[in-house]
Amino acid sequence: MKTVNPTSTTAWKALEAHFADMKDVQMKDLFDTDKDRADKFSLTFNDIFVDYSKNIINDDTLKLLLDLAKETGVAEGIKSMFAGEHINETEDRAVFHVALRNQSNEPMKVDGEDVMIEVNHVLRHMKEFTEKVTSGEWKGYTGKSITDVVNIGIGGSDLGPYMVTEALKPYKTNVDIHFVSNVDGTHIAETLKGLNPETTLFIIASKTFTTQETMTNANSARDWFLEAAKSENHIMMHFVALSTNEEKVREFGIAPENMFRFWDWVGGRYSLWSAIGLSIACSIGFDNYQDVLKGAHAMDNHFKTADFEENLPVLLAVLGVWYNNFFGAESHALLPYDQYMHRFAAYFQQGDMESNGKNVDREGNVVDYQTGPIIWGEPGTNGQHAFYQLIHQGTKMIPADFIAPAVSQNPIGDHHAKLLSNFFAQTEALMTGKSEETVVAEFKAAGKSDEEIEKLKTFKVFEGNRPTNSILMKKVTPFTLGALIAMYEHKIFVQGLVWNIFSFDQWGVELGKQLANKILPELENNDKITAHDSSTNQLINKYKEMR
Ligand SMILES: O=P(O)(O)OC[C@H]1O[C@H](O)[C@H](O)[C@@H](O)[C@@H]1O
Repeated sequence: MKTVNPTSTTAWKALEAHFADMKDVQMKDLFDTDKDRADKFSLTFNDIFVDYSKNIINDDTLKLLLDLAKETGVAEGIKSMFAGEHINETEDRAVFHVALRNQSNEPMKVDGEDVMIEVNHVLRHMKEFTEKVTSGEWKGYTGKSITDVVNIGIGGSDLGPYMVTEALKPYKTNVDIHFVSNVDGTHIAETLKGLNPETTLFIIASKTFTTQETMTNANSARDWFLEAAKSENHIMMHFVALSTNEEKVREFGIAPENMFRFWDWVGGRYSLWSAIGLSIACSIGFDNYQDVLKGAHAMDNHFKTADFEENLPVLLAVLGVWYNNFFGAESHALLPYDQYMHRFAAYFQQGDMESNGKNVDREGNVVDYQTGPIIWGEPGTNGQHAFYQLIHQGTKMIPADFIAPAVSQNPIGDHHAKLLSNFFAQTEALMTGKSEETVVAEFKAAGKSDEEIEKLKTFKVFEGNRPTNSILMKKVTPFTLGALIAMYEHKIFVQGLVWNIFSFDQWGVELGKQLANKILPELENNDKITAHDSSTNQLINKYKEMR
């Protein structure tokens, strides 16, 4: 892939100069002087409406940011991804999750081979299996139908399926889904408590089938099951595997016909579109799962073909770059006003931070500019009663995406109108703020004395001018959710291209794993440990005393 230091581009230099002009500009003045601003800075994609007008930008800002995207090779990067090139260079792999949701079925090739044949084969296998499970045709070892499916996986083999099954709960089948990820025994113990081994099916989801947490939980699930089922012959009715590692799956005792394959060109955090989506299919039915793929595919086409000026992932990406690299914002909040989307921010913490949390550029040099932001968030309105204080009046700029459906899945009384009134009010308040003048006038109207007003007024001032994007969709349907997820995935990819980093590897998670593997045998006995730094030694030895 082409490598360009973003700070060496003409656009970057122009953006630095432009930033000096823009940093103190008030968004409300921009709205006052341009009646068309809201319309101009918004876009519609199917049932998704994105208003990005509440950003500290004008036409020049956008132009320069898009110039930066052009100069840093974003268009070439997009082409390379869709062409199946090995853009994950440090692992020498293609990055081809877009093929998994290629519902048009046009050939998509990696290393000269059309992957669609295999992709469709696995999809058919998933459909067949899902229909057997949800219809009750798939029987457990005592002849009973499956009532509960437990997905055992972690990271990308957990977060995506968990987020999507929660977000699409209204589409639920009669099968109950559970997720076990943490190696903390509490997670599996609590999950298994109410379950019956005769009617429980385990999905062991692991790309590598070597991940410590997943294999530990899978073995415990197997022990729990065998305690009741007695014979290993029954495992095939209760355990299936989602993996790229056939050998390890076989070693675990899962029959090849119960293995759903995927490939090394599917990154863990981009794997809900692959066999890893089996728990989603069991949870919402295969047709709904396919609609998730269709939504993502529609977004892929938009991303691939739309001009940058009208390209949602590209626009959201460069807006993020503007705050991250010029305003010095350190984080980005994802705030869904939809209770079902309560894992959305957690999902994109991996999606974004594992992708763009890199300090080395594509040539191996340590970067001297900022890369990926800290991603966080909670559903509104809960967040409003927790951390919004800092967003409104803190010393940090927190660009935020407000996400809401126009139609509630649970239209009870005026709940949704109240929820949405908050959704609209927050971005308005963050933009307009409240001036000292207004604060004083309000105090006066309430009959406060001059002395009281003087004492309190500054505490009640809101500076405003805090940037937000508003993403309003008709309803959280499988199709819309698929499109929304793909939009964020591509946004992350574009930012990685601009920052000249590799977004599809994750070497940073290895060191902790390596050290934990070294420490584990040291915990087996009560010997005093001296092999580490004095703090780590002290902690291990304290633990041995306490246990
Ligand atoms: O699916 P697995 O091979 O079990 O991997 C699960 C997770 O483990 C690793 O720590 C990676 O950082 C993640 O990207 C991955 O999703």
